Order: sequence, then C-alpha cells, then structure tokens
Amino acid sequence: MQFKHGILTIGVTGGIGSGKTTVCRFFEELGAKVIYADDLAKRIMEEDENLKKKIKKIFGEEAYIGGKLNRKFIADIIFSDETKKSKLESLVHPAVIREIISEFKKIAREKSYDFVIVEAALIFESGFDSELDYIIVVDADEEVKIKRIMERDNCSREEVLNRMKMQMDPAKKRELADIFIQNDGDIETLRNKVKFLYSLFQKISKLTGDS
Ligand SMILES: CC(C)(COP(=O)(O)OP(=O)(O)OC[C@H]1O[C@@H](n2cnc3c(N)ncnc32)[C@H](O)[C@@H]1O)[C@@H](O)C(=O)NCCC(=O)NCCS
Ligand SMILES: Nc1ncnc2c1ncn2[C@@H]1O[C@H](COP(=O)(O)OP(=O)(O)OP(=O)(O)O)[C@@H](O)[C@H]1O
Repeated sequence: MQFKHGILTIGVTGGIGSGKTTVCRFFEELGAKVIYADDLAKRIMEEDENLKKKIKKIFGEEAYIGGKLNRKFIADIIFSDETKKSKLESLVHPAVIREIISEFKKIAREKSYDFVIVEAALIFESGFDSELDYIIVVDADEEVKIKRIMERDNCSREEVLNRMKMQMDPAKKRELADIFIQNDGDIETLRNKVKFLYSLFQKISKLTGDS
C-alpha cells in the first residue's frame, strides 16, 4: 500500500462536542503531529486579503472587528442560513485543504514524523476524506455532547442544537468511518483508546511506508 501523500495521514472528525479536539490533544501528548484544520481556517480567513474581501462581500464589514474575524456574528448568520454557510465553505475549504496537503508533503519530505493527524469538523462534507489514508470518527450520546458544549462554551442548549442541526447525521459519519470512538466514558478511558491507536499507527507507518 502506498500512502496518498507519501506519509500516513489520519483524519479525526465528529460532530460538535464529540471530543475530537480532546482525542487530538492526547495524540499530541504522545508525540504525534496534529494539524488543526478549524484553527487553520480561522487563520486563513484573517490573513488572506483576497478571501477577506470576498467574506466581507457576503457578510458585510461587520464580519471583521479590527482585522479579527467576528466569530459570533458569522456563526449567528451561517448557522441559520444554509446558503450563506455553503458560500463561506466554498471559499474557505479549498484554501484550507491546499495548505494541509502542502504541509503533508513537507513532513513527508523532511521525514520529521511517522504519521500526521488532521482534526477537522467537516472532513466528509468538504470531500477531504479522499485525501486521507484513514478516518477516525468520534461521537458521544447527544445529551452528553450538549452538556459538554454548554459547559465548555457557556452557551445555551439552543445554540448547540442549532449547530447540530446544520451538521451531518452522526450515524452517517459512523458508517463512513474507518475507526470509530464512542466517547461516553471518562477521560482516562478516552486516553487509553488513543494510546492504543497511536501504537497501531506507528506500526502501520513502518509496515507500509514509502521509505
Ligand atoms: C463560524 C465560525 C466563525 C465560528 O467560530 P467558533 O470559534 O464559534 O467555532 P469553531 O470554529 O471553533 O467551531 C466549533 C464547532 O462548530 C462547528 N462548525 C464550525 N463551522 C461549521 C460549519 N461550517 N458547518 C458545520 N459545523 C461547523 C464544528 O462542530 C466545530 O467543531 C467558524 O467556525 C468558521 O469560520 N466556520 C466556517 C469555516 C469552516 O467551515 N470551518 C470548519 C472546517 S475547516
Ligand atoms: N470523555 C470525556 N469526559 C469528560 N469530558 C470530556 C470527555 N471528552 C471530551 N470532554 C470535554 O467535552 C468538551 C468537548 O470536547 P472537545 O472540545 O474535545 O470536542 P470537539 O468535538 O472538539 O468539539 P467542537 O466541535 O466544538 O470543537 C471539552 O470541554 C472536553 O474537555
């Protein structure tokens, strides 16, 4: 087997509050390279002047405050307007995917890691799944997810439900997954699952690497 970008690449995805960022922090603690696509998207949206112009055209000047993305303003619009959400995604996703692939190539060239993990909320929705070797889907019981997000972001149940409504059905994501993590247990249970996967990926990277 040849890896798609000359290095083993693994996506971690899941709906809001599933625990994908926590999974990725554990991978990082073990020494893995993790690319956070959602952070990258925000950086590109703030640094790419051409993209900023296009975003302002859709959302108005209020989309930025002092050069910084007005996240609350944009979130309020896109999570109640499917058309604007799609327009924003069609501007942002290709740029994010391009940058991640060039990072893969750099890591493969430098051989600085055995494998790369990408955390992204919208791997299947953006078509990015076709660029990855394996995809981990994280999920938890809906009430558990709602409670965790309300606590983490100090937001209302309605705000969480609004985002959930605009996301792919978690059951569908589970069907598309290569590896599935049910994250209803405690943090230590999750950490142990990640430890197991970390050693598995280390083995896969050596067995089937391009080098
Ligand atoms: C709307 C924005 C400004 C809200 O920022 P905020 O800091 O509140 O949320 P954050 O980016 O951390 O996302 C938190 C969660 O919301 C959900 N979410 C975010 N964007 C989307 C989206 N376009 N569709 C569905 N769910 C989304 C995901 O579950 C994500 O994990 C931001 O999410 C954004 O710019 N989204 C559009 C770009 C995009 O598609 N990003 C995600 C993939 S690269
Ligand atoms: N097994 C667990 N036990 C207790 N708390 C957890 C567990 N897993 C995750 N959490 C907590 O739940 C919250 C949501 O987790 P996390 O941020 O990893 O989810 P996410 O899928 O990245 O969410 P988002 O889509 O909003 O970015 C965080 O506060 C995290 O610390």
